[in-house]
Amino acid sequence: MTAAPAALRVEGLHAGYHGGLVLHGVGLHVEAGTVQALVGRNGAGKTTLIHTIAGLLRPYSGMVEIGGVDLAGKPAHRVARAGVGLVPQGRRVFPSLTVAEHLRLAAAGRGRDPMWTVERVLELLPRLGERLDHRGDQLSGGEQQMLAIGRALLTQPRLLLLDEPTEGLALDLAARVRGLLTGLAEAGLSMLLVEQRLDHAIEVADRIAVLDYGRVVFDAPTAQVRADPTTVQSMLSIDQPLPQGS
Ligand SMILES: Nc1ncnc2c1ncn2[C@@H]1O[C@H](COP(=O)(O)OP(=O)(O)OP(=O)(O)O)[C@@H](O)[C@H]1O
Repeated sequence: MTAAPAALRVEGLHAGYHGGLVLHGVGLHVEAGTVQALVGRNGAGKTTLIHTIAGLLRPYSGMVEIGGVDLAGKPAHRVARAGVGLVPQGRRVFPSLTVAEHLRLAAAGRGRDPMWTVERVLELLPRLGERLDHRGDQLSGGEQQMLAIGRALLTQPRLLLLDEPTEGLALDLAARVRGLLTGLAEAGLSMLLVEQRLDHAIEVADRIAVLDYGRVVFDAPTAQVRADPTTVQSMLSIDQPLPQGS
């Protein structure tokens, strides 16, 4: 029996802007059915990596393999069709579209018997069901984040890329989003999660990697980081709350 291909294999990825390098040969794997967190200082290149994987930024060189197929440099719609869903930084919901319109658009053209239907998304995110007629600019930050996640699920992802999904949310809402992600992980969805806070990454992820100046300088199982968070904290060089229980 052959092993299932990794959900994501990035090797030797070089990318940046206007000929300048931001990613200096990044290598990162997400095994199928696992959550890989990526932490790093501001400006380390986390969003650049997410955008390069999602096909929003063309790499200079390197490999981005999704489910065994190299999609490096392919446009975003090809990458999305290959099963990559994106929850972008800042949510990026349309201010003038209603919740129902966002969901309908995301669900369009996804073939027969999709795993994620609007009904299933509303079961998971009942708050959206109460806000179907509200426009994007009438939603709270937490509701916008739920919508960004619901919209991404409707693209039927095999791999979900999440760029700081709890950024700017009140503590209770951020905890609710992390709970939601934990539930999706338990259901077997593969994820690459960019997180500012190490303690939050520890709560959700199976593995934690650190990106520094465009290079992966650390990558280990979460249990190892939980046992010794100071190693990673020193790489982040900002005061990070210690995970509970350590
Ligand atoms: N569109 C762009 N054009 C030129 N340079 C950019 C662009 N986007 C980002 N950069 C630069 O690339 C570098 C990496 O930025 P990036 O947003 O990927 O970092 P990050 O780790 O996601 O940071 P943060 O945690 O602040 O979101 C930074 O020096 C940034 O100024």
